[in-house]
Amino acid sequence: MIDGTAGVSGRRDADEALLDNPQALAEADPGGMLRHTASAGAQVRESAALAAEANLAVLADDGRPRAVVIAGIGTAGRTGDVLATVAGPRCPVPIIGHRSAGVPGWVGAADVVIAVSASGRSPEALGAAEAAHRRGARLVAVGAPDSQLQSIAEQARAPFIPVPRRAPARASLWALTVPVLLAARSLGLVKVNEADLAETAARLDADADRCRSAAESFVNPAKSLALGLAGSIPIVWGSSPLATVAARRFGDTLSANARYPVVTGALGEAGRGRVGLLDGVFGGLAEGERDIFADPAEDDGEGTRLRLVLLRDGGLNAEDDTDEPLAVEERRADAVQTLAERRGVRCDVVTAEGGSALERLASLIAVPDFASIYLALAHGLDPMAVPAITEMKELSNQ
Ligand SMILES: O=P(O)(O)OC[C@H]1O[C@](O)(CO)[C@@H](O)[C@@H]1O
Repeated sequence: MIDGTAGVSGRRDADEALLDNPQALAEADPGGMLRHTASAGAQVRESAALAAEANLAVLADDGRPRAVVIAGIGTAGRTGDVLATVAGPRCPVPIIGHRSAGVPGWVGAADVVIAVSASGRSPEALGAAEAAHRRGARLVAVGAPDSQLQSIAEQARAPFIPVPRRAPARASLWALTVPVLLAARSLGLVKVNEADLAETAARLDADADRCRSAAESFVNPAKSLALGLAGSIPIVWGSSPLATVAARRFGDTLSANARYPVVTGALGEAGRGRVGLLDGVFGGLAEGERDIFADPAEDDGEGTRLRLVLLRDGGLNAEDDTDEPLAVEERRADAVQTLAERRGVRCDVVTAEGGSALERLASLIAVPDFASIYLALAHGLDPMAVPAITEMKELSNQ
């Protein structure tokens, strides 16, 4: 039942013209999500400096851990996915993301727990930090300074990396991720050097420049991606494990910022099941019935169609970064593009660039991050304030 108290506002149809009006964009984005997102490169540099001040070297004192658990929810949890993919399949210990309170039952003194929370107070991260301390596991904590998480880390005499809180967690992915990577580097689990960090930050800066609000849609990859997605059901598939992390991240931001339903996943897995979506009522069947001369303004929603976004790793990863031959990934990505084309399903492709895994990942995340915000703004939605999240917290007392 809609009783009118939900405070839902916005436009069902995207206002394309608004995206080419920087002043209107600024007014529609009072919290400055575009600005916060543009700070991704600066976040990498700042967090690297903050992590250097924390005593992460102590982590190595007890040698290589049995396993590493990354505990946190939402964006904080995504940092574990980033670590796992940057560490790659040759990582000598399991890296496990844990998204509910506490830690898995097997965690003990041989393990490391990295508790992450942008606010420094998510029950999931706090519960994990306390449990890790109780069980004698090595603990590292990442989050807001002067928070409950910091207190627990101090009680446990564990390294704490303070990440200043200037934006919602989802606009702080890079600030939260870099300390996690550097903690894992101290444990010898991941090869991320200073040049990788600097090049990743530079890549994020360059993409922020290409996606700036003053750059018009025809030269701005994020605006054109947003306009392509407007009114459709996005299907975001990653061609490799690394690209799949970026696909899942796009799912997070499309849902929270633009409030779009979205299907995300790995193309390898999708090819054995979900790819069937392309044949269905929102895929080939809808495209087959589409009147190409119809006025899109009169679309009553019945013509809702899929839009495929394919995030391709581009075959740049080193052979030992992957369990699967690159040629297989590439062939599969070509195949799904052919499938989409045959059915008339439109497809956007973002191809990774850069040398290191971290930079390639950044190149697959940056433009989609901005696209999710432009899509929100085109619909008159404030990408920062998400009433449903607040209401969910109130109703479930979190
Ligand atoms: O990292 P935090 O601040 O603990 O929050 C966890 C998640 O909860 C949210 O704040 C929503 O309540 C998300 O934005 C965030 O990713």
